Amino acid sequence: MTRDPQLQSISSCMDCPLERSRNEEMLEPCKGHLNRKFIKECWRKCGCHKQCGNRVVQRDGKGWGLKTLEKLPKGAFVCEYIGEILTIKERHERTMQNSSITKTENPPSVLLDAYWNLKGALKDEEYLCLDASFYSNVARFINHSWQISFSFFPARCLDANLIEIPVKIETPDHHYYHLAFFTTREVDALEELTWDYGIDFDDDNDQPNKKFQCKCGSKFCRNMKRPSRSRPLAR
Ligand SMILES: C[S@@+](CC[C@H](N)C(=O)[O-])C[C@H]1O[C@@H](n2cnc3c(N)ncnc32)[C@H](O)[C@@H]1O
Repeated sequence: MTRDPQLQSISSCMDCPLERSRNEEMLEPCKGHLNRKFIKECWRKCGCHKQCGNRVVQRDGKGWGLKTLEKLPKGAFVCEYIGEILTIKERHERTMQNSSITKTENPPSVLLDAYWNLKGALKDEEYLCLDASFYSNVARFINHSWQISFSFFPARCLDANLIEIPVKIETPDHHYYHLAFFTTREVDALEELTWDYGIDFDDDNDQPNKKFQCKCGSKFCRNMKRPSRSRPLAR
């Protein structure tokens, strides 16, 4: 496919939106637009199979993702997970009030549960989460992939190339800490960055991170039905 104007046809429009956006009062004639060539993929009315060779982009199914432009060494800091700090109760109320944030495309809320094993450290209403529904950074585009975990020792090492690590920066407060992504292994340039959302795909109860049909492609994917397996720790 070419972006060379010489090799693509150019058409002029009568009422050019580009010229209108430049100066509504003194409209100049349209300077012409490239007629871009489209790829037309097959769709449900073609009568073909979902695996048809002319269905490529639509099969990805994960939406936007995040890739690294440069090769990253193991243990490299990538970015922080940014979101609004809400109590779990506030997050729940927000979800109830705003049906659009219950849609599966929305970024997950991450529970700040690193201190949950400290008995008595927090009261129920003090539990916090980072909600990336409205305010976030590039981290909200990082897709999910599975990390292998053995029942007692979560050795998270296989497919997801990022792991989230709690970081304390000048905060004596046990309730809140930063969450930073580090690489779990060397990551090639242009490789997609992924982390394990910690979703229990077997759990039918309402989870803070809504379930979706996982398309991570891993042979260890938790979303694939298997006869028996250990349950992952829900994050
Ligand atoms: C944090 S967002 C990631 C960015 C998202 N792909 C987008 O376009 O905004 C989480 C959402 O991405 C989609 N997603 C992430 N990982 C996926 C996966 N492995 N398989 C299918 N969908 C995935 C789900 O819809 C999920 O709710």
